[in-house]
Amino acid sequence: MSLQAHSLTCIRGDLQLFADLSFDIQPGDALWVSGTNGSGKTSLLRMLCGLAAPAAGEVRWQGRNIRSLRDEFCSKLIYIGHANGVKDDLMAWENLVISTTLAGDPVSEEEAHQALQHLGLGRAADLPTRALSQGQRKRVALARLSLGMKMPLWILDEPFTALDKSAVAALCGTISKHLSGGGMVIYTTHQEIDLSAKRALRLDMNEGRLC
Ligand SMILES: Nc1ncnc2c1ncn2[C@@H]1O[C@H](COP(=O)(O)OP(=O)(O)OP(=O)(O)O)[C@@H](O)[C@H]1O
Repeated sequence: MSLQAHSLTCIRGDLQLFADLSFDIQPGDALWVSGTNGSGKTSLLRMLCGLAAPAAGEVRWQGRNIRSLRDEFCSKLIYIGHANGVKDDLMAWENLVISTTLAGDPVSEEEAHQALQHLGLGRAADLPTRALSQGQRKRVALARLSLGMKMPLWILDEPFTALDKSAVAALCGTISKHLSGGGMVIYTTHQEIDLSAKRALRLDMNEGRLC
């Protein structure tokens, strides 16, 4: 399994955010996409999961352009963006049942409750997510990860934002477990985070290269 960014160029409006960006991610790798505000981190992540098309270059999964793989590629990844993908009107546990069902690997109500409990959301599990705090909403989105260990590729945009210390530690543990099982993680953060990975890589978007 591998994800390859091959000579990617991204243009937004009349601005070229990056050009000729290339890297390879293998099982057990963690790639931290770092850079200043506006340097193109979110734009790159959206490109890597197929939500945005590159102006030039291609993203390859197992050596094939993700544009030709479509659903086959989508079924291998979990993407959690800034907006978290959490539906306000649904209870926390319902969000998990629905997101796993849409991903083709549905969990039961009990499994959803257990995942939320693990992230300290036991009592909040039965509330509509609109009633939760920012950090709690983030936890609901991230509970999806402990249910998605089978998905080899996780792409996470600022997963640590709004989390308190204990939730950051729990999330680091979940990500490290995924990596030790051969998963791959690409993430952005403005925090210093310590993950145990086979290869802990950093892509500096201001430099436009791996450091
Ligand atoms: N659809 C768009 N049209 C025009 N400009 C865009 C579009 N999407 C993003 N941009 C611009 O591209 C730049 C990079 O945005 P992006 O969200 O990728 O940055 P980022 O590195 O993730 O920033 P942050 O650290 O603040 O989250 C910004 O200047 C943004 O305004």
